Amino acid sequence: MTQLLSVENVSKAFGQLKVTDKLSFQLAQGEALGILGPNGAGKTTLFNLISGDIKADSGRISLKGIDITHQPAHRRCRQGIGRSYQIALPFGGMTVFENLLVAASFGAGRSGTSANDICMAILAQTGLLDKANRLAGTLTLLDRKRLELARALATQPQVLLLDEIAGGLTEQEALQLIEMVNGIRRQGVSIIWIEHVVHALMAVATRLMVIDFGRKLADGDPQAVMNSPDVKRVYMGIEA
Ligand SMILES: Nc1ncnc2c1ncn2[C@@H]1O[C@H](COP(=O)(O)OP(=O)(O)OP(=O)(O)O)[C@@H](O)[C@H]1O
Repeated sequence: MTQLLSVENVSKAFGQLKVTDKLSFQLAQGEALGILGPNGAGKTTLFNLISGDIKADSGRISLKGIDITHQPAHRRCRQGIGRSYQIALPFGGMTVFENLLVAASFGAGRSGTSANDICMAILAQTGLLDKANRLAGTLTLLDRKRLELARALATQPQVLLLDEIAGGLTEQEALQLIEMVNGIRRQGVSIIWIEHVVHALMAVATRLMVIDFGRKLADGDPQAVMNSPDVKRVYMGIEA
């Protein structure tokens, strides 16, 4: 498989707190990598480092072989890294459609399709078509989560970073979300998904990585990783 994203020996500290500690991994084209880890393990920080929201202290991040370590977030977005945020902050005074147009204007515009057509297709894909003209600030939790996913998609990413999008959803809503994320992957988008809702993650992930104290604890086949004694101890508090 072709490597799409490569994270090599990346470290980040906030003061004395080492949050990412010489972390290395690669994401191949077509993969759906799930990330699990206890609260405060450094998962969102890893996304911030990949998307360029924060800068690494050391190490290297590359996309399709190009070093993006020192690129600002908007350039990384244009190169193909799209992301959602744990706390969705859409432009509340703008409509759902306008929110997508803003996101599309940041993206790569790779498909040659107009921003309007891209946004219409994403509205349909994420179940927001009938809410296109609603103000984003008036949406329910589920629809805000859909919009967060839709905004990330509107940038037309090759690598999509999803940060805890299943939390707080009902069982039925989580199933819809799983179907949606699997559909996105089938369209050729590679995915990294941080999620505490383990059954949702397991329904999508082709590979699973567990992070603890900013380090990689396990990485591989999802079921094998879940069965590993280290993961049971650290993530589930079960002693082997
Ligand atoms: N900008 C920052 N300044 C100072 N400390 C930070 C900053 N961002 C994160 N941290 C700290 O780094 C640690 C890791 O945070 P991070 O959000 O990456 O964890 P996480 O694994 O995503 O946790 P959760 O599962 O609770 O979302 C935490 O102790 C957090 O308080």
